[in-house]
Amino acid sequence: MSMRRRLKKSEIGTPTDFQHRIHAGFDPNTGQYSGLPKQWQAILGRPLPRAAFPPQHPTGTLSSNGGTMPRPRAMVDPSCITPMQMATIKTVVRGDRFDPQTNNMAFALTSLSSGGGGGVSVARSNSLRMLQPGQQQQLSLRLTDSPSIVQQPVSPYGPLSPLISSSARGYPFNDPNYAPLPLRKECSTPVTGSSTATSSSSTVSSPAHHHLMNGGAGGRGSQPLSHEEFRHALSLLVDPSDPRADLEAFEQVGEGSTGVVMSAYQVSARRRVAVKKMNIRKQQRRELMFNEVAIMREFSHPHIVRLFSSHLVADELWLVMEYMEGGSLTDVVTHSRMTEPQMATVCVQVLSALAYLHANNVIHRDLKSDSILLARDGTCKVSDLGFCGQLSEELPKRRSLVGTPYWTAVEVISRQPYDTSADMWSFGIMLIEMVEGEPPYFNEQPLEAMKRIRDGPPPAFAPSANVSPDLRALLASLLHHDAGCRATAAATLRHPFMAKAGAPAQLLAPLLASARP
Ligand SMILES: Nc1ncnc2c1ncn2[C@@H]1O[C@H](COP(=O)(O)OP(=O)(O)OP(=O)(O)O)[C@@H](O)[C@H]1O
Repeated sequence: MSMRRRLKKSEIGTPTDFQHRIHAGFDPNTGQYSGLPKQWQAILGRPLPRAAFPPQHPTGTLSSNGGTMPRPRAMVDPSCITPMQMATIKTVVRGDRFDPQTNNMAFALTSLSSGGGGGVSVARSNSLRMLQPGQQQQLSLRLTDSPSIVQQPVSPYGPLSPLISSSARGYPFNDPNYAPLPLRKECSTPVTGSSTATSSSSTVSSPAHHHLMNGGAGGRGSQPLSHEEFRHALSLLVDPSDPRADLEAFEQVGEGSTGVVMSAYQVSARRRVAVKKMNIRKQQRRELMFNEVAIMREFSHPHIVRLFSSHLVADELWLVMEYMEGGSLTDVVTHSRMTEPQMATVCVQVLSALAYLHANNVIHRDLKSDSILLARDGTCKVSDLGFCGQLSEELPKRRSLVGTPYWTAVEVISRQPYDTSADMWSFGIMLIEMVEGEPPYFNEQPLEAMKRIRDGPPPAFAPSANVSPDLRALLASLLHHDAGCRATAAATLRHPFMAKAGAPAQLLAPLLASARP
């Protein structure tokens, strides 16, 4: 045996304790995968154009051509997985990893054709490969369970990212931009558990939470919290009461990457509420659960969905929120051709919420039509604050890859530092949704779409689109590659297009599902 062979063997190590946990398949006829874990399905579950999907997806959206497809979901990068955690990881997805113990899931799509660095040394693996007909690109996911495997963190967009590819070791764990949502301000008062808070004292500051937000749950340097420790930290943040006795008549109204949303009747308040249930064990980045509670509590605005209370029920975080019975803007854009006054009416409301968040240095990071919910009277509110990022003087930019691919700003995809202007790109993409029913490159794989966003010119309305010069100019002011040239939310509120806005009850209420024949 040659020296080279011997060396290779000792470098890689032999898998031990191999377990076949996942058996995935791909049906080229339907374009669907089978057996994928939910998190993978979220990102890989839409390989073909809408029409190719049979109408069986419960959370699917009816397209103009009659097909249905599941909505793409948000994702977060694995940048907060610590080397410590990696040592315990047993299941590795090529370029990424999923630990069934800690539920640290991160996605990776490694573009083989573009020479993407796999970076994970795999001695033996289950592999799932998918070659798109007519495409050069091959996406590969690999599973392995060998703790002895040398694991190198790899960017989900490794080949896309100069930042990552220039570093053979992958993520810059020492980069402060990789911290999850930092504490908004230091607060020495103990956590009260009050859920009515809009005051700054609602910012969590328990030692456990501090540990979480500074690395314990996936940051840098320290041991990850155990499930029980994490659960305890979360219990300090939420209301101590058990909401179940006060809630009845549950009905599922939605599902996202973090959990399910039910409507329920709240007996004491005699109102219908929405209850978002998120299992602690099933989060891509569990520390982000703190975001949704803390941000929704802290930032109260007429166009941000209101949080009434939050609770820990067994292993689930429950958010009791105002119920937006009109559904999402996605329903509207996929079922109706909106007029410009209707679009402007949505824009003004969303922009006022964005201007408020941005003035408070909060980036939403997952703005899309799915995140805009409507009340029956046409009022629009921004929801889904679970992926927000807080900026501060010490942390004026973020770098984590967070969002839903088709809406993600070019600088976020390129792994450049970004700020609130990233939301303005996503807002521009939402304008395209309102005109065309879907974002650009929606029929492409997420990775391909992101490459196009990164490498192509800024998206624009189709030349055939029947839009006013004002609307075209508005879009152009938002979809600048140079984030510094992008219009801010406050400035966009003053754009001439917004003069077309009218009363939501008059213009938007008739578009809602309940108003459709
Ligand atoms: N307050 C609410 N009232 C009515 N429906 C809601 C409410 N909140 C959420 N929903 C419904 O549930 C769906 C999923 O909720 P949400 O987007 O908050 O979940 P998520 O797991 O954070 O999703 P994502 O994968 O986009 O991050 C929404 O698209 C919407 O249809």
